[in-house]
Amino acid sequence: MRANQLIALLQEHNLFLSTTLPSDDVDFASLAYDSRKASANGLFVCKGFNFSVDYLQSAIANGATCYLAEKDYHVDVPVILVNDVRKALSLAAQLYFGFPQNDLFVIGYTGTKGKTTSTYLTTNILSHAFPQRVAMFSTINHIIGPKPEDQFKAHLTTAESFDLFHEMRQAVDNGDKVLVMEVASQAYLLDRVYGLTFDVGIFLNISPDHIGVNEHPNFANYLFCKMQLMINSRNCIIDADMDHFDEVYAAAKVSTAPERIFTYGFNQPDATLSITSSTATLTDSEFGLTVHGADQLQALATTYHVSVPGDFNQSNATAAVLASHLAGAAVSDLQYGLAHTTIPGRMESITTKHHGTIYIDYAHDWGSMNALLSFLHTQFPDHHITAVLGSTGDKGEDRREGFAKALNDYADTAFLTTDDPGHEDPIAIAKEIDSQIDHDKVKTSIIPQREDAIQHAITSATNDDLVVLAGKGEDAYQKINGVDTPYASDPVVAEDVIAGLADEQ
Ligand SMILES: CC(=O)N[C@H]1[C@@H](OP(=O)(O)OP(=O)(O)OC[C@H]2O[C@@H](n3ccc(=O)[nH]c3=O)[C@H](O)[C@@H]2O)O[C@H](CO)[C@@H](O)[C@@H]1O[C@H](C)C(=O)N[C@@H](C)C(=O)N[C@H](CCC(=O)O)C(=O)O
Ligand SMILES: Nc1ncnc2c1ncn2[C@@H]1O[C@H](COP(=O)(O)OP(=O)(O)OP(=O)(O)O)[C@@H](O)[C@H]1O
Repeated sequence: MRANQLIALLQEHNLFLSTTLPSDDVDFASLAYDSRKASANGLFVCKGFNFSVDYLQSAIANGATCYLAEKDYHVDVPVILVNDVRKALSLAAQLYFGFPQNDLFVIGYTGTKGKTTSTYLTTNILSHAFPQRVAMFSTINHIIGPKPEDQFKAHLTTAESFDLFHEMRQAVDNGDKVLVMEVASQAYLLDRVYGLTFDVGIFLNISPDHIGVNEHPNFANYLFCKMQLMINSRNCIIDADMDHFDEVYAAAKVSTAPERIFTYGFNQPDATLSITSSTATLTDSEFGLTVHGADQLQALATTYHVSVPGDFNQSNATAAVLASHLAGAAVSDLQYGLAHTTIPGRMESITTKHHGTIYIDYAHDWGSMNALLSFLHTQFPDHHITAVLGSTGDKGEDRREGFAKALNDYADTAFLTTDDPGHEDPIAIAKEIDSQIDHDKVKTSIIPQREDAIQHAITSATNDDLVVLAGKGEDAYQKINGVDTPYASDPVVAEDVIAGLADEQ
């Protein structure tokens, strides 16, 4: 990477302040923001809440010959000073990796809920349309090519800019043409996607979440960060049913012509796509779409079968239909992809012989718990709903009140247990939820050991019961006192319980 090219790019974005480089006619052999990955003749980027000058010294010891920072650390190598190092890192990464986004059709999903689900649905549709040409960056998994080593677990919902553009480069080099990715609000808060224009940006929904220390200072900031996806997308797709729709639509209109803004919603005749749910079972559903005011989308007006249950998943599926169609998928690809997708830990179900249907679902805040329980309650009013859940420690304290509210509205029985307690006492968290439960409506028990809570819930369930194991999806750990403590995972525990029940054999 040429220093003069980087400086020109930083100047273009009004980020460059000054440099102590004797000449900008130099080449950096590498770029790193982690001292442990710095190498000979490299440029090291100093950023982060926990940054220490010791990291810069280690990077120099590992071969860094220049650093990029917001302040002069007065070390032995020259500095490029900028007024915003996170934005500078994103631009430097794009330059270093040769702007890989220019060779990809990039689809980005934001929303409080449904990002992972919609990302999987879209990836499956597009993989049917363009086999081995689709990259995916989800909270669960990343796929950057066809080989087994091109699939790996995610560390964050949206990776740090350097890692993001690195993986995009690898995906392009592996022949990928499309990228489907999740865009967390944190990605805009910390400029992980600064300078990236999405071909399609989708805004699924918003409800208060991720507000607190290390996250957003308030809801307005959370919404503002999420809306940046609309401002940075060539085509915008927005759920017309969501709260704050008008503000999000207005944000989209700032940089996108109205004919490139698409909306969808349930029985919304004015939306581009109006959804009519035709059948919903415990394990899947079918819906129809009608098209309004967009002749080029008329082919989408047909029926679709979705292999994941829940009306909210019909909504996610419609977003996936629109985004995939804009990327070039045919209706047959849309129908195939939606009918053949499972998402790890999202509405996975186990049908038992005598203990009802068990759902393993990642719902871990009011928005998702409310969507999940209200769907089950509305569709299957005669079924008894049992929920097994806890609430995370060290963050999202308001989730506890939200869970109690959703349980009061829709559940019959709740087993309150452990879910990533962090440095807090899981029993105290459970009691906090319990204190806000209306015990005339919901019968509760506090069972700290999650395995035991699942055991009690399934064993006591009868034929028509719906047992929801909420919050952990397929997580195979409990976050306790800063350590990821191994945990078998909800599906494994549930299968073990069922295998041990005499009447299930
Ligand atoms: C608050 C927050 O978001 N922090 C993220 C941010 O950290 P940071 O830039 O402040 O860096 P830091 O961790 O303080 O470390 C300081 C710097 O020293 C460097 N370092 C560190 C050690 C060393 O030996 N040498 C060295 O050079 C590090 O590489 C880093 O650049 O950037 C890091 C990557 O560069 C992330 O790992 C880190 O995410 C933390 C772990 C995190 O948990 N973030 C959560 C809140 C998050 O981002 N969540 C969203 C999901 C939200 C949703 O569900 O929608 C996500 O996208 O995952
Ligand atoms: N469109 C939706 N509206 C409301 N709830 C939803 C929606 N889609 C999914 N959910 C619920 O939210 C849970 C999490 O879904 P998913 O993992 O797809 O969302 P996400 O946005 O990636 O979440 P997170 O940011 O917490 O990782 C699901 O298990 C389901 O209970």
